[in-house]
Order: sequence, then C-alpha cells, then structure tokens
Amino acid sequence: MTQTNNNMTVNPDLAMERAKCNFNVLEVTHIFDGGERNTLQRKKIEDVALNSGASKDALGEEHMSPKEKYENAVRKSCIYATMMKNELAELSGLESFGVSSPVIRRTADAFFKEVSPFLLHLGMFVPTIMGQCTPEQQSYWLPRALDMQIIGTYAQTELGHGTFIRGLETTATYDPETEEFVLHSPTLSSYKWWAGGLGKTVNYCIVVAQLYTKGECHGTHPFIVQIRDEDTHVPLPGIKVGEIGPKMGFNTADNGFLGFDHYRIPREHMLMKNAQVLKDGTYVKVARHGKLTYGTMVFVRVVLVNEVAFNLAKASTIAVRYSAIRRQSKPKPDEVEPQILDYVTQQHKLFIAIATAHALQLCSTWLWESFSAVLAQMKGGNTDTLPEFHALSSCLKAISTSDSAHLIEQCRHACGGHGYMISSGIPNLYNFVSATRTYEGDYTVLLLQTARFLVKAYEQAEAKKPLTPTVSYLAHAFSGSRATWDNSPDGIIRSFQALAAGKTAVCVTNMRKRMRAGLSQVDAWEMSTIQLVAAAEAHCRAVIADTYRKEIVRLTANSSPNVKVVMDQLTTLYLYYWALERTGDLLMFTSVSQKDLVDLQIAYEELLLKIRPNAVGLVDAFDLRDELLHSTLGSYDGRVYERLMEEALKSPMNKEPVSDAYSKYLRPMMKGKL
Ligand SMILES: CCCCC/C=C\C/C=C\C/C=C\C/C=C\C/C=C/C(=O)SCCNC(=O)CCNC(=O)[C@H](O)C(C)(C)COP(=O)(O)OP(=O)(O)OC[C@H]1O[C@@H](n2cnc3c(N)ncnc32)[C@H](O)[C@@H]1OP(=O)(O)O
Ligand SMILES: Cc1cc2nc3c(=O)[nH]c(=O)nc-3n(C[C@H](O)[C@H](O)[C@H](O)COP(=O)(O)OP(=O)(O)OC[C@H]3O[C@@H](n4cnc5c(N)ncnc54)[C@H](O)[C@@H]3O)c2cc1C
Repeated sequence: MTQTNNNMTVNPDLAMERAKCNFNVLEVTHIFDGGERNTLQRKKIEDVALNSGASKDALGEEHMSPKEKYENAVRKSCIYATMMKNELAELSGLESFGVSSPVIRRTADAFFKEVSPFLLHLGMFVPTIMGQCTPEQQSYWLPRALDMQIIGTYAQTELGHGTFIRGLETTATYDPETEEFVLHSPTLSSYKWWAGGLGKTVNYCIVVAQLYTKGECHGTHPFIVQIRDEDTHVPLPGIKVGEIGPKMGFNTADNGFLGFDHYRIPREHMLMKNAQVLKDGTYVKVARHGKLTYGTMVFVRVVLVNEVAFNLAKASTIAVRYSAIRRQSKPKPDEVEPQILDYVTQQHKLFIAIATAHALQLCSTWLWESFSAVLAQMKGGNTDTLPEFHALSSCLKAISTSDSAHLIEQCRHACGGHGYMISSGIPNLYNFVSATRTYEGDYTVLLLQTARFLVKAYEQAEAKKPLTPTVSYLAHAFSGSRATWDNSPDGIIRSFQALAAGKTAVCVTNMRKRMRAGLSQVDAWEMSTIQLVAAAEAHCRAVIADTYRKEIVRLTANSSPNVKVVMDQLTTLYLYYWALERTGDLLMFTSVSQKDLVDLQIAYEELLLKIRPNAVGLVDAFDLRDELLHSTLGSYDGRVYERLMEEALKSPMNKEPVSDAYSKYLRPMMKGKL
C-alpha cells in the first residue's frame, strides 16, 4: 500500500482488491516518479503543501458564485505562491520541468478544483521571459516575476485570430523620437482575447504584436507590457481590459480581453533575444531560425503531454476504485451481484486509460529530454533539429490531449450516473483536458504541421537521402510489398510504422495526381488534408507505441518478476487495443488476415482478464492523495455512498426545509393564483 492511514476504514471490496494484487505497488510508483529518491522527495513536498489543510475550502467551490470562486482561487493562489517561495523552494530541486516542475504542478492541483489565476504567470509569462529576453532584460524582469512582485500572462490570441499567428492585427510601431513603441488595436477583431489571468489578476503581460519600424512590417514579436498600476491595480490610461465571461471550464482563470489606444511602452520592453530594434529604428534579426519567437508555445506543448497524462491518471484512479466498490446486476442468479469491474466491457473502458496514462507519462519524459537536447544545440547556434522537434511536439500535443479527453469521458461513462456529479471529480478533469486539445495549437492544425514534415521526409526517403530518427522507418516505404504482420509487440509497432508510411505515400500520390490534373500545390494540399491528418495521427501512434514499449523494457530491466509481467501486460494491451481500433488500416497496409485479427481480439480479451486482479494496485501505484483527486467516488478508502450523501447535504439548497420558490411560484401556480 502506498497510502496508509492507520485509522482509515476501507471499503471491504477495495481492501480485497488490494490483498489480491500480486505485484509491489511501490516499485511501480518509483518507476513513474523516475526513481525512489524522487518518490520520497515528492511525498515530502506533498506533506509540506497539503498536511496543513490550507488547500481545503470551508464551502465547496461548486457552491460559490463566479465572483466568490475567483476570489477564493486568488486567496489560495497567494497561499500557494508564498509556500512555493518559502517551504517548497528548497524541496523542489528535483529533475524538473523548470518553473513548472510536475511535482509542484500536481501539488497545486489540491488547491484548485479548476485552475489557479496564476497558471499563465508560471506557465507562460515566466517561461517567455526566460526564453525570449536578452540576459540584461532577464536580469531585470525574472527576479521580479519569480518573486511575484509582478504578475503576468501571455496575450497572443485575438478575437479574430488564434491559429494564424501571422494574421494578428495588434500593432507595435516604433517611434524613434521618443524611443518608444506605440501599441494599438486598430479593429474589434484585433482585441486580445483569452489570456488567462488577464481579466482581473495580472498587472503585466507579454503581448504579441506586428512590429513596424521605418514604415516596414517585420511580423509578430513579443513585448512586455504593464497594463495595471503596480500599487492600485487600476488599468493604465490607453488600456481597455476585462474578463471574457463564463466558459465550459477554467472558470477560476479570469481569462481576459485587452485593447490598446496608442499606448506607449519603452523600446527596451520589446523582448530582444531573437530580434532587436535599435534606437534609430533599425531592425536587426538575431536568431538563425524564423520561428524561435514561437518558443513558449513549443515549451507549453511539451509540458501539456505531462499535464494530460497526470489528469488521465486521476480519472482512471477514480473510475477503477469506484468500479471495485460498485456492484450491479445479477448475471448468475445464485451469486451476489458482481463488482462492475468484473464486466469485460468495463475492463475494456478502463484498462486502456491506465495504459495510456503510463504511455503518455513516459513519452512526456522522453519528449522533455529531446527538448532539452534541442535547446542545448540551439544555444550553440544549431537549429537543425528544430523542424523534427516541432513536428514531434505538435503531434504528441495533439494526440495526447485528444486521447486523454476521450478517455476521461470514457471514465465518466464507466462511473454511470454518479460520474456525472461534480463531486465525482471527473467533470472538472474533462473540462480542463478538453480545452488542452484546442489551446496552444488546435488538434487539426498541429497534426497538419506534422504532416508537412512527414511529406518532406517521405520525399527525402524517395530520393534516398538520410532521414531523421523519428521518421527513419519511412525508408522501408518503397519495398513495393505490404509489411508482414506479426503479433509480437515489435511486430505490431512495425505495422503501425507501415500504416504511417502507407498513409503518407497515399497522400503524396494523391497530391501529385491532383497537381497533374491542374490543381495548384496549395489546393492539392488542401484537398488531401483529411488524409494528411490521418497520416500524422498514424505517425504519432507509432512514435508513442515505440517509445512506451522501449521505455518500459528499459525501466523494468531490474524490476521484480511480477512488476515486469504486469508492465508488459499493459504495454501489450496498449498495442493490441490500437491494432484492433485500426483493423481497416492494417488490412490495407500490412499482410494481416481476417484470422489474425480474430485471434488478436481473443488475445486482447484474455489480457483484460489477466490484468483484472491487479487493476486497483495499478491505480494505487499512481499514488494520488485524496486531496488531489477531489472525488467522492475515487478516495482511497472507497467510502463512496457516505461521501456522496455528505456532499449532497452540503448543498445550500438543503439549508431550508422549504424553498422560497414554493411561496413565490409553485404555490401560486398550484392554487391557480399565478
Ligand atoms: C500555481 C501553480 C501553477 C504552476 C503552473 C505551471 C505550469 C503549467 C503548465 C502548463 C499549462 C500552461 C498554460 C495552460 C493554460 C492555457 C494557456 C493557453 C495558452 C495559449 O493558447 S497561447 C496561444 C497559442 N497559440 C497557438 O498555439 C497558435 C497555433 N498556431 C501556430 O503555432 C502557428 O501559427 C502555425 C499554425 C504552426 C503556423 O504558423 P505560421 O507562422 O503561419 O507558419 P507556416 O507558414 O504555416 O509555417 C512556416 C514554417 O515554420 C514552421 N513552424 C511553424 N511553427 C513552428 C515552431 N513553433 N517551431 C518551428 N517551426 C515552426 C512550419 O512547420 C513551416 O515549416 P516548413 O519547413 O514546412 O515551411
Ligand atoms: C481555455 C483556453 C485558454 C486559452 N488561453 C490563452 C492564453 O492564455 N493566451 C492566448 O494567447 N491564447 C489563449 N487561448 C487561445 C487558444 O490558443 C486558441 O483558441 C487556439 O490556438 C485555437 O485558435 P482559434 O481559437 O483561433 O481557433 P480557429 O483557428 O478559429 O479554429 C476553429 C476551427 O478551424 C479549424 N482551422 C483553423 N485553421 C485551419 C487550417 N489552417 N487548416 C484546417 N483547419 C483549420 C480548426 O481546426 C478548428 O476546427 C486559450 C483558449 C482556451 C480555450
């Protein structure tokens, strides 16, 4: 058991599940924490941050008005930020994602059922200062930002444009007379829209605007802009700022709008690491790659893979624990009602969620390491690996967020009616994760970026030129025969690669055909985009499957035999699941037969039964404290019905025996006096 409380009464079904788990849960926790040392350190951080009870609300957040919710989130953000500066600062020296260490992130989730209004400060404002400022600018802004003397956000998207960054309309025009930039919002559609924390919380923001100097437009560039008085917090003259209103989720993030009326900022407030404007207005390009100003987005895309893996781990913990205590129906009249976890369809819904959380967690660590390597090369002036990394981070961001949102919703389905309760914790997880599919680059748009790279790589393979590592499999696309099906894990991964290669080949062939028929290159590309998205998706699935398998083999090399077995079962389940989801594609691009697929389905079903006894152990190994789950259905002790009733009784609707609505409306209507 990874979480113990001597006085805890545990639901007998959950206790039974834990007793029959045949592997060492703690060993698996260590694998996903990156080693025992990290687990111990994480637990220390969680103890410091959570044991005081500061994360708890007197009244459930869901019963508060929007204004109360926001103020409560600011209150807790300030407590949390102070903890980060003091108690947590020394403890968080883990192998980390910079300021957004996943350990700090997961602890913060105990404080916020939705999100902190400081999310963008730590998630994008600080990273932009770190990534886009010159050393001098950094030494001025970073200490103030890290110390929370100023709070910022990242305002790029406008009412009229989010995806197409080159189409942004906000202008920053250099005035050499005063050595200032004049920020202006020329149209309604040029108003900044969406930035988290902008509505009421921040006093600074990164603004992405079209840079004009000496009458010439040099495209979008980032600026650091003060928008509120540092003392009174009143918006400064020339600034129009506010909150954008209720959303599906993110309701404690005070997403905002922002317009400028010829608002002046000093020249030094342009972030000048990648490009500069000299005092006389001369524009100087510093960076060797034109897209380095998109760096913060790339950083957040990498971080998001980890974010969604964590949230999927939460949803699967809730749904598996609930499925262990929930009994329903009587397929065998002489026996007691089974735990719903015994239904094979339920296992089919849930075990893929556990395996996907593992796969994405391991891919996120691998992606982070690749990102660090790319950054190190770029420091030395080499940007050669950036295109491949952009293609990789784009598709992993798209597929991880989309799969996680889908599987979190599947976890909700698996919890029946109770999963629909806010108190189950699942709706908030879904609302948060479904937004990740859109922000920081929409799903389709990012997959099309990967497709651009795939098509170019395919053409290189065709010309027998060398290929970069993640697309090296394309070299086999020209053998002329279909890939040989083989149901071993490596064989299935090779088949996934054959699918990606085959789909890319179909796209290239169709585009060429269309161009021969007279379409322009742009139109031929556009007509092929459904298939290009599918090719990029297939490529990404091959990458995830390959990385997951390789990482598990590596990480369990010295594990105990039963841990090796259960980890192998889950990776195999992941491969079988996706092979069975893509039978049509496999029939098109590999030698798989109908019999092979029927056999694979049976092997998949048998695998579900093998994993079943260890299901609760597997989610316990995520080691998510109750404070992080915020769930009546998923708590460690399994006291589901008691918690549901306790929460219901907290509803303000239950405060009065008779609602005012009775005397105001119901009674008059029922007595015919309305
Ligand atoms: C209290 C404690 C809290 C702790 C918190 C800590 C951490 C939290 C962690 C995470 C959460 C953080 C924040 C979460 C909340 C919400 C934030 C949301 C923020 C946002 O959404 S910000 C706005 C994001 N916007 C986008 O992503 C826009 C998407 N669009 C684009 O990226 C691009 O415009 C485009 C679609 C890729 C196209 O760009 P464009 O300039 O038009 O280029 P093209 O002409 O299409 O391509 C030219 C060429 O360039 C290549 N390219 C494009 N982008 C890149 C890149 N980024 N890097 C490298 N190369 C790039 C492209 O592939 C083309 O190459 P070719 O060779 O094919 O020509
Ligand atoms: C919760 C949340 C928080 C956010 N926070 C921030 C923030 O802090 N700062 C910030 O700057 N922004 C933020 N955003 C904005 C976010 O980055 C954008 O909404 C996102 O990038 C998508 O852009 P869009 O809204 O313009 O969608 P659109 O591009 O208008 O997309 C609409 C549809 O058009 C399709 N489409 C668009 N272009 C193409 C194309 N070229 N080819 C094929 N299909 C296409 C898309 O696939 C989609 O189906 C946030 C958004 C949300 C939802």
